[in-house]
Amino acid sequence: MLSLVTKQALRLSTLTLFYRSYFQHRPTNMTLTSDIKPKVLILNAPDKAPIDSVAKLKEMAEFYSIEQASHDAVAGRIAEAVKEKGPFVAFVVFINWWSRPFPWPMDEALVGPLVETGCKMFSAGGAGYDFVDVKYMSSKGVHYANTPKMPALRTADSTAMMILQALRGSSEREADARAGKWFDPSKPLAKDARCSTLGIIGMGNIGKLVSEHMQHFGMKVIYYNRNRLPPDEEKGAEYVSFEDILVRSDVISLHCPLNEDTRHLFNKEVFNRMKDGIIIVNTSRGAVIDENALVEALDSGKVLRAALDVYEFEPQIHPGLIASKHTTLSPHAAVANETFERDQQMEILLNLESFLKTGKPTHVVNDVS
Ligand SMILES: O=CC(=O)O
Repeated sequence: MLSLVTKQALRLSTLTLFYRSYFQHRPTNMTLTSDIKPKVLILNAPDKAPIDSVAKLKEMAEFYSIEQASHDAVAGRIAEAVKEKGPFVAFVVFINWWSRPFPWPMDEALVGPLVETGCKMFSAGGAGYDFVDVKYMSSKGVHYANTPKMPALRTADSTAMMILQALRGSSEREADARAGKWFDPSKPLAKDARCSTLGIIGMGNIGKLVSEHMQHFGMKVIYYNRNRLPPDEEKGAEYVSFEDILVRSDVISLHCPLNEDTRHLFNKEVFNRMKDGIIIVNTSRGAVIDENALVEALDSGKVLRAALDVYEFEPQIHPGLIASKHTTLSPHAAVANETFERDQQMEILLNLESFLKTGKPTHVVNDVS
């Protein structure tokens, strides 16, 4: 029997061979006719997706790849690929989540040459798509497709953990234990989930799962969303106004997208309207919160604790958040686990497969059809 390591090595070398054979000896000036496969440009290889899901697609399209680099370098590589190997019908990004710099933003300067030569579908990993100029894509009649399924449960699980950590003040207790200090009853005691109300802002896939998780811990859940959910999707959560979230919640958890309406949704004035001793949890996007205002509110005690996975200026974390004893921090890792890259790549491939078959990706964020 082949060892796991050997199997993995074989799998990777098969992938490499597949890409090598696909990326060499391309005919130029290819036009899209029924007997010629459409061309797809990819950024990085889908190296974690099962080989079958990749092989299926090679029957349907020809793939050319470029590698991840800075925004401007990738823009140059795209322009060159379009000129030498284009036109492409789709551009999909298998971002290496951990390495920087990212090629973002995905804007006209990056994808313009693709759009101008008829590329109709763009997809990258992540439920969030604040790094994509969707307005530009919509104005050109092209789809952007995200991957909302993969992050949902992983982020919701992490959020539940962070809500419990913040309720219990676990970071400060841990810091004491590490410093050789025993339990200090003069510090604020853990808040009881069963006596606390959780206010969720943004009741999409992640918000709904967080609501279900936290009701299992006995929390009362209220939520605010642009639109009220159908009653069968509320599952015990109560729809309230934005103002009610501020005045009734003991913990507020953010699950809304970052856009022009939500940037700095939580600012100094909004913090002042919340209950004293509020707990803030954010696993959505950092810039939904004005970080200076949050640091001030933590220092004044208006905000008792904050548990954060995302930051206004990633990968920088505000020094005031690092210095505070009342924060639990992680480096945009709520979604990350051993299987997330595999599932994210598969979700991107499904978007591509659906686009190649029907002209529309599975998870389109801007329906231009
Ligand atoms: O941050 C993670 C995501 O957008 O899925």
